[in-house]
Amino acid sequence: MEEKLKAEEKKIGMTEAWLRKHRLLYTGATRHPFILSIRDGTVDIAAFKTWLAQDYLFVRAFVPFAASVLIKAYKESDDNTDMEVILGGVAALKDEISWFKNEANKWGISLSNVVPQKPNKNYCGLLDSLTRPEVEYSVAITAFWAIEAVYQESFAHCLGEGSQTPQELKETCERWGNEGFGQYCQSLQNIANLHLQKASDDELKNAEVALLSVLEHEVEFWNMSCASV
Ligand SMILES: Cc1ncc(CO)c(N)n1
Repeated sequence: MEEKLKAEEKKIGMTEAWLRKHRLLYTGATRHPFILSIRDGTVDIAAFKTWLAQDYLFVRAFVPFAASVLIKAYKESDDNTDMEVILGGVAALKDEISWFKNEANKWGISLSNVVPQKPNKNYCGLLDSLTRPEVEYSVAITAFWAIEAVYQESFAHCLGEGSQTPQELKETCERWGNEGFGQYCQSLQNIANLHLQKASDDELKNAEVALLSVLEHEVEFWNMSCASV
């Protein structure tokens, strides 16, 4: 595939080549007005609460998808560090779910009554479709990396220099914006690149489509959080 050659010429991974190609969409997902409003301190707390409650449901749906990637890593990767990186991610989700419950409690949100909104349902539908055994490992790991990377880039931006993120939201931003999570995302990206290097043209096409779908759903997810206000 032509793009693969281009990526090789520039000595960059396939994922980086795609992010460059789809820069506007990637920026849309990682510099969304909702994120910018957290960073500049003007965030509407009602929007934040909507995001929190909806994301709790999303993370629950993310668990079986993550487990499916773990299964694929075990079966399809000859490098067993792949599986360990993903296992770390899966294990961290237990703590993440507890964190959501605790955080919701702090904000006076009852999670048992939360109903998934349309964009959330759509995104969980994408996760479900990517969980199927027929989905190649390279495609699933690309989506997995992209989902984590969008949150990492978004929330790290809220903590960067000159940010005016309200104190009560800093812990949330730290959750995905911290250095360790950044390294974890880098590991996922490396794994994705290695497998994309060996992928067929068909697989590459599917992986690029999966990446685009993730980015589009991320934008819709942020839009949903803002629209509720
Ligand atoms: C919508 C969404 N995307 C990505 C993540 C990162 O896990 C999340 N928690 N929620």
